[in-house]
Amino acid sequence: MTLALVCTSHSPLLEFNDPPPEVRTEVDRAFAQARQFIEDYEPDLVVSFAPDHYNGFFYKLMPPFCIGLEASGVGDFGSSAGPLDVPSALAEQMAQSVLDQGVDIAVSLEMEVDHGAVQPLEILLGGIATKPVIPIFVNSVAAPFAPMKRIRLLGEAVGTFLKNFDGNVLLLGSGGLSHDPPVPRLEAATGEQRKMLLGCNHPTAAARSVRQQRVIDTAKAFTRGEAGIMDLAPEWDRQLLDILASGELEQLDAWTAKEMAATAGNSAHEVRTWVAAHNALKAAAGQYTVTSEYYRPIPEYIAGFAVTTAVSVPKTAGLTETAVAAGTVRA
Ligand SMILES: O=C(O)CCc1cccc(O)c1O
Ligand SMILES: [Fe+2]
Repeated sequence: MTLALVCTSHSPLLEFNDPPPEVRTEVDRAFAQARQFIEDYEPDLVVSFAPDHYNGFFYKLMPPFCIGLEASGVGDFGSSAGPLDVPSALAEQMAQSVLDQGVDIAVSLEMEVDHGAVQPLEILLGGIATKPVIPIFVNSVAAPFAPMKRIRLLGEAVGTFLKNFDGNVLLLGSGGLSHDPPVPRLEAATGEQRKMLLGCNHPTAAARSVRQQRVIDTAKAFTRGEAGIMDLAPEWDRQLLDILASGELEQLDAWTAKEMAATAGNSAHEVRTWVAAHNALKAAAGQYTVTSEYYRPIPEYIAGFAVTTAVSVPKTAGLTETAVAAGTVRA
């Protein structure tokens, strides 16, 4: 049994707001490299840790974590709609195992996933149903948040379960790093917005379109330095990437939700998916090596944008040649 990991920022703005061409080229190269990494690895199963942005999970009932036993894309921001290929029996066994290991997790037989889960599947795997995928929702936008230690333990429980899987498993994490896009928040919501956050009515196409335009307008203003959202936090991002690469994930237990949001933005919580995915890899394999890393703060995407790959093999000296050739920012 071997495992591999790809973690990537997502941004619907990839389709709606271009950075300078050389930056776009760089991002495309990082994606191409991750795609090649996956193609070479030939996964039999994909386990995806991803957030949701009030398209599938709402305050009417907001679990910290949820495994989809069946799932489909909602199609926000032009992302793919329709069913994922979820191996339901295996997903249920995973849920049972995670519960048995002491991590309370919800299940959904009708999980709806948005660009947070869908975009990496599209970019890295060519679609939402090209491989069997177990989608794991990790709440990253709706306070209150699980403590970081619980995120680590979620990853550990999933990784421990995967030890017994006979085949190649690709772990995915989606989102982050530092960023503060205009996702509605309960504390600032009034009237209709509050109803939307509660999930009383599923968002209409018109409501989605208004929200989409607001994100695009904000990104354009942000790039000009005029948006009222928090700056990206490259130093925080750097620190996180270094901890993830070190494998010493317990260091993150001390990170509080409050500090994370204050330093790196309200959506920085999406890095929870990265932490869970890395610790799943560590639990299943004992140790891992980050084999490539791309990072750049990209205001046009409203994201401290990173793409990393890792494998379940002991550390060798530094990064591999492919990583260096791809121009990562790591020394
Ligand atoms: O759904 C939304 O309104 C937020 C969209 C969004 C924008 C930038 C980075 C993200 O990670 C992201 O999710
Ligand atoms: Fe997001």
